Amino acid sequence: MFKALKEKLFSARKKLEKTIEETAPEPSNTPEPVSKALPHSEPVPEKSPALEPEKKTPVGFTEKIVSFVRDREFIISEKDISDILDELEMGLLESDVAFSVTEEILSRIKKDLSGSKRKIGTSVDSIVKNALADALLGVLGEGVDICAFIREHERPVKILFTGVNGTGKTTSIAKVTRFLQNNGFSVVLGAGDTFRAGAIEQIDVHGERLGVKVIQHQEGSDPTAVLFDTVEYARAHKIDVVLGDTAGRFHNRANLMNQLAKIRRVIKPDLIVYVDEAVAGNDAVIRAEEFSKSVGMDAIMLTKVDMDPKGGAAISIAHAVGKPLLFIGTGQGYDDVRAFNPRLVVEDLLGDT
Ligand SMILES: Nc1nc2c(ncn2[C@@H]2O[C@H](COP(=O)(O)OP(=O)(O)OP(=O)(O)O)[C@@H](O)[C@H]2O)c(=O)[nH]1
Repeated sequence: MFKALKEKLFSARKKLEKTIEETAPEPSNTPEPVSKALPHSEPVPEKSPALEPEKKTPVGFTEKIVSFVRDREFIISEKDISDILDELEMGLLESDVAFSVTEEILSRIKKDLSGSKRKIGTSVDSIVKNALADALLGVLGEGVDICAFIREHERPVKILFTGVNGTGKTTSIAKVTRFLQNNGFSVVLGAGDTFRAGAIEQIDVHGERLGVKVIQHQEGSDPTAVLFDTVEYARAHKIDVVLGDTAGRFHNRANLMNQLAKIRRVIKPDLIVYVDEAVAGNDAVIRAEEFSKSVGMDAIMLTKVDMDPKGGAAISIAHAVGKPLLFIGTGQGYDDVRAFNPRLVVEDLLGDT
């Protein structure tokens, strides 16, 4: 996953490590700390080998020397790393990371690294890796534990899917059904995309294969009525989760908004999940922002992440829209779905290639 992005991050990481290593004084030239050299000076308290939180920019020469001589530390200056950060900026943009997200990542890395004091002997790779990891986690957010969410809500939990047609919405509903079944939840499906020809048959086939009931009306019927019946069915049969398909497109945007407003009013969904495809890159992010502003959503599912080496949409979308990325689709099979876990993704992105 995200091979190209991983390579860019790896290259920036190694260059940052090398630069920081080179700005550190040679151990053999390291003078004795002031506390040892001058017996009457104040004892210098032992500090953690990690980066000091205290930041001072710009870093003056005198400050560098004082810090170095007294504390056997050296300070990483913004100048030391600026060329590499410029290169990383280009790399992120080329990987389809949204501009605002790229800027956020760089500003977090700069804030973390520049002006910070590094104790001589501290491992450079952990300093750099931590700075990159914190910056990426900062834009990816905390994520959502969907199983905990379901357990904490009154049953049936109602999750509706919407988004652009052709991006894999129906397959995604089927995959999430399998994911929830694997986690011990029962599911009923509502064929609420009554607008697109063939959508009802498509979800019906998935339901049959997965062994779950699909509530359906005729093509062109009122989606709110279909979803209302689905919720009633779930209540009557003590089913944990309703997964409702809804149309991603209507005759016009106002029509779509009115439909979703009606569904919201009547069904009161717990989550509206917007589905788009990672391969659309920055376009997926722009579409999601527009959809969020005009129609509204609570969470995002990105499909076809397996086909997207760039990874920009997956990195950017949650931060750009301000909603969590809930699931990623990683293939065409029912099991090719993962709950999006920002920590695991960052670990993967910063793993040695
Ligand atoms: N490689 C890959 N293919 C996917 C993924 N999700 C869906 N697909 C494929 O994308 C194609 C379209 O998916 P469908 O679920 O049929 O969705 P759709 O026809 O676009 O229609 P909507 O349901 O309206 O979005 C199918 O061939 C799916 O197998 C994914 O995560 N990875």
